[in-house]
Amino acid sequence: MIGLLVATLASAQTFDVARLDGDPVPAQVLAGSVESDFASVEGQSIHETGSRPRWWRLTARAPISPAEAPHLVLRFPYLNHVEVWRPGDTMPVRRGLVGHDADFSFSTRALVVPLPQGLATGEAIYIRVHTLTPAPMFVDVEPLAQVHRQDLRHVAMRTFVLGTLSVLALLAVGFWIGIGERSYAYLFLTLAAQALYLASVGGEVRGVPWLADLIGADPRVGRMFGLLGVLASNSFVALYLNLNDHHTRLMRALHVCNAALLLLLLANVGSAANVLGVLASAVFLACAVVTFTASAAGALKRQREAYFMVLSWTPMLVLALLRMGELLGGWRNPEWMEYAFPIGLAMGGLVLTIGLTDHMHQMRRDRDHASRLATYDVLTGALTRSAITERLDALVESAQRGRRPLSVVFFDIDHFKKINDEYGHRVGDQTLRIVSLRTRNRLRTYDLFGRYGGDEVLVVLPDTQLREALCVAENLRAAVNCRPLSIDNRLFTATLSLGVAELHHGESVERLLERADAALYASKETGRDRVTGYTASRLRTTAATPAANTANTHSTSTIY
Ligand SMILES: Nc1nc2c(ncn2[C@@H]2O[C@H](COP(=O)(O)OP(=O)(O)OP(=O)(O)O)[C@@H](O)[C@H]2O)c(=O)[nH]1
Repeated sequence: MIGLLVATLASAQTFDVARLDGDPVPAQVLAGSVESDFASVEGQSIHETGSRPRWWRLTARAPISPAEAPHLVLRFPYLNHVEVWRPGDTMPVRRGLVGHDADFSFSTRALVVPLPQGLATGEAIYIRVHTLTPAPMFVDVEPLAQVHRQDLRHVAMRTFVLGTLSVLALLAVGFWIGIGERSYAYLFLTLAAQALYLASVGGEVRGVPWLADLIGADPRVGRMFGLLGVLASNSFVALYLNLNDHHTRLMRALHVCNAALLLLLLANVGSAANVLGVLASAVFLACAVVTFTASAAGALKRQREAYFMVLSWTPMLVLALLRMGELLGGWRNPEWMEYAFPIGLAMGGLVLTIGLTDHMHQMRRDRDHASRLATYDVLTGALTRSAITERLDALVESAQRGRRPLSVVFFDIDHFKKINDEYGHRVGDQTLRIVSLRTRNRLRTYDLFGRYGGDEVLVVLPDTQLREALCVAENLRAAVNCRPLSIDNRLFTATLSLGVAELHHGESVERLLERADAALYASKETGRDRVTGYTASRLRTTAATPAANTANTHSTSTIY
């Protein structure tokens, strides 16, 4: 299948390609004394995996006219260096993307050598290849105009990929600093390392001369960025998919991959051997398989983050498999694969950035929801006990500091248990809702209204003295018993007992609430459906006449 794809995409062949498994002196090769040792190679690419220089021969199948300024083009050389002997040359043309042999008149797409005389059928070009990147170099002849056209396209494509990765990395670091979320740090490290890896092996680092000199003859820097990128990506995956909790086995597998990556990083410091590149690709493939498995398992469990991971990693896994197959000599990938991998990295990074942002958004929604639940009572919409006491603390402190009055009212539905028992819990709930609605409507916007527990409600009245607070409480009482409740075709009257207290100078919140509660208790004790105010030394109760709700009588309760 892949062979068919390659065959379909392969262009008409210009050269017969042959390889010499050795590195004789150039004079021997050019004199033709090792000609019979060259072995034919299928296709039109140079693919070396060893670190030692090897000789390749390109024999023209048909005449190449000098008319259109033909150039020998070795596409996607990465860090490889070549010495090219054209027919009649006494000195080779040396080429590499970076280092002393770099030719800045062309992009990093290819190593380009002019063929000013063209080639006759059967004439051969000899190339001594020093391989630093074990990937295929595609060989062809292009007229100068075409070389420039393709170079522009290549630069545009690489700028897009490297630009996307850099922008995403900057965004990630910005979010990391702004939000302080660790996943963004790992995402930043992943994207930055990937961008540096691509720029190192792809040759764009030659824009930075000292870095180019460092990397030019040594593939270790690029490899190090690649390994660091995979390490950072693994840490990101573990955190983003919460592998520690959800997939402990896969987490262990990822630990093994990380250990292998660390070993490779160490080995990479000591050796530049190409076999490390092949091993690094194998470990990357293993990491991709673990990541993909964790993502697929998460997606099956409807884990939202896993969908983004599947979307980001499926292309990477396929590309890694194809690359691995090629490195191990299983097949030749088409040339567009050289663009597919970096584009896959950039698009994967984009998907992960969107996924992580979605994750943050989801976390914020969950947190807002939890905070709403902690602040507002679901049944009545009143503040919860913890929310109202927290706010009361602040209001009392401010009132004490500003020497401003503040009062609180505690109220409780009379015989609420009976309503529950007689009409059921649903009616009881409805009663709580209606009582809340009726009473809240009688308050100012800056008064606080909170469900203190069961059917007990606390109202906080800032800037209110006891006298006014008693009127407010009376108003609340009247709001409930002014007309019967009609719930589920049942008509019944509910009444409230209320206790009011005004904050004394230097008094604690606990003491203030104790006094209001005592006043409420006094209302219950003295017959319910009434308001009791706690003055400095005594309780004063205002009671309603059950028959005429609006006509109140006043009575004084026991001295407290
Ligand atoms: N329907 C309903 N009932 C609740 C809820 N929370 C607490 N209750 C009930 O409210 C009742 C509270 O009763 P109490 O305040 O102790 O007594 P009471 O019947 O109101 O009598 P007094 O307060 O002395 O007038 C209990 O039966 C609780 O089960 C709720 O959210 N919904």
